[in-house]
Amino acid sequence: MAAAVISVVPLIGLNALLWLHIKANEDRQVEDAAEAIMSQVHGRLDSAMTALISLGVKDVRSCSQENRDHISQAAARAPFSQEIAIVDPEGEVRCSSVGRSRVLREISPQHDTLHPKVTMDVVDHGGDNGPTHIRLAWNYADGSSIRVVIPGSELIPPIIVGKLQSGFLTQLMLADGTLIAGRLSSQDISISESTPRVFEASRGSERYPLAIKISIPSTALLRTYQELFIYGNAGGAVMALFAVLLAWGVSRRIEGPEREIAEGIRKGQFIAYYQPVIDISNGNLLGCEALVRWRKADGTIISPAGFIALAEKSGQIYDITRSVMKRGREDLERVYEGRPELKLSFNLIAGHFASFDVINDVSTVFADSRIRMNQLVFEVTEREELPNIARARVVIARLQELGAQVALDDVGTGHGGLSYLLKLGVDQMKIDKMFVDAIGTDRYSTAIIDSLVRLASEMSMDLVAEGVETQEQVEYLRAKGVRAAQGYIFAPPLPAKAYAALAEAMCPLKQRGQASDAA
Ligand SMILES: Nc1nc2c(ncn2[C@@H]2O[C@H](COP(=O)(O)O[C@H]3[C@@H](O)[C@H](n4cnc5c(=O)[nH]c(N)nc54)O[C@@H]3COP(=O)(O)O)[C@@H](O)[C@H]2O)c(=O)[nH]1
Repeated sequence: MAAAVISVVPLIGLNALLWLHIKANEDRQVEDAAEAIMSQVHGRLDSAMTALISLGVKDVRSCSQENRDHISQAAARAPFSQEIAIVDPEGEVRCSSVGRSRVLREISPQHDTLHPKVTMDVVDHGGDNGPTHIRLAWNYADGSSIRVVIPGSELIPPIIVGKLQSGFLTQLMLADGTLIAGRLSSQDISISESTPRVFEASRGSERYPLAIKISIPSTALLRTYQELFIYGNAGGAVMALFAVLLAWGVSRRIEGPEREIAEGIRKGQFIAYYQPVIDISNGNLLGCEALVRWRKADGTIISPAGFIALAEKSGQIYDITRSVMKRGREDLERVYEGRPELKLSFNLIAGHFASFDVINDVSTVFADSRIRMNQLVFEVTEREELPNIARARVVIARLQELGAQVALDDVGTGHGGLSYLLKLGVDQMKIDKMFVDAIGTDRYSTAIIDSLVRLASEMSMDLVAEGVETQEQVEYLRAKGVRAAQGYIFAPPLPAKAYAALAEAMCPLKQRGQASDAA
């Protein structure tokens, strides 16, 4: 959609600009052309009028040789006229400049001109579609007259000063609208009644009862400007493509990682690894913590450090958490079904405790699962501040109502401390690796572990030590009464198959059955 806007808007804009440019150009030129053509019409009519008046004032009525000479001279002065003739009161031609005159049919009424004795009307020779002429007549009181007949088309010059770029149509008409003649500026253009006219200008004459109208047919305009439009739009399209690519590149750079995560979610690339939790009092497997991994299409495994922060910022973490829960169910359902004592914990973020969506998610994913609700543990980290403690308390209570447990992760490192432990009503505490690392090296940290052990015992909470890497740490924790521990000394987070095999090996169903039989 954005690409369409980025590409189409500049093209629309470009075409609008081209059109404005053409309009400004053609509007002005059509006006100028109308002016120029009217001035040439005047010139030709004036010479015909002058010739006619010169005959009239000489009282040329008979066909004497002298008058015939006058007529010839007048015809030479008005080269555009077709005929100059003396006509009797009955309308019969007595003599003319062309010898045998043709009969004329009146098309329009007679109009006055600026000269009181001269009238103007439109005539033709009576045939269909024949040429139309202007007749100027000097009228004597006895009803006879001298006439000058000018073909209408002769009044419209084929070439005009300040030529229009586009082909155009010029129409000459009487002031009352009677069409006298029309001329196309070029034989290359064709026009019909239905051809739309794009630009038009009209000019009325102040000397004769005439007007001219100039119009550019749309076909002629397109012909003139098609190259401009083609090249303009081709250039515009290249620029639009460039703009789209630029915008796409910028957006990819801005949205790249987020978009990649979204694609990863869609393609099911977020999977879970499982880190075993061991009972250090007897070496038994207690369960595991599901830890997300991004398995790219090429098989590369990306650790959470590479995407969790951005996923939290963009809100994509909620989809990722749902993916991890679904994976947990699919990966471990078969193994966990017969081993109800094994736990499976998931990491949640502070935002999960601000709404009840997570309750729906857990219910949906595990509702008809062979992993029971009481095998699930949800970890809330103390590193992030919970936005609404009261709401978090209710969300935790709802998870517990479903049968799951809730653990406070990274205890001692973050915001809540003792207050979270007291207010949230969690079931487990997880001692952060930072304090486990300090075992045997820093007496204050070990003092913290000692007090957490006491606190957990007094609050009847389970305690899990994280990041256990050495035998010394195991022994210290065991001596202090910590039962559950996870860390590289036992196993790193394992792919699903490896963890399932480990669980099957450490908790064989047969032995368990025999053991319970024996009990
Ligand atoms: N919201 C979610 N956050 C998640 C999820 N999965 C992981 N995370 C967060 O990413 C943090 C880093 O996780 P990871 O790289 O998987 O590291 C875990 C263990 O691999 C690591 N670990 C465990 N034992 C040891 C050890 O002995 N030594 C050592 N150097 N590292 C060890 O600790 C990480 C587990 O930490 P925790 O979650 O605090 O139990 C991780 O901290 C999460 O915050 C997820 O699905 N959702």
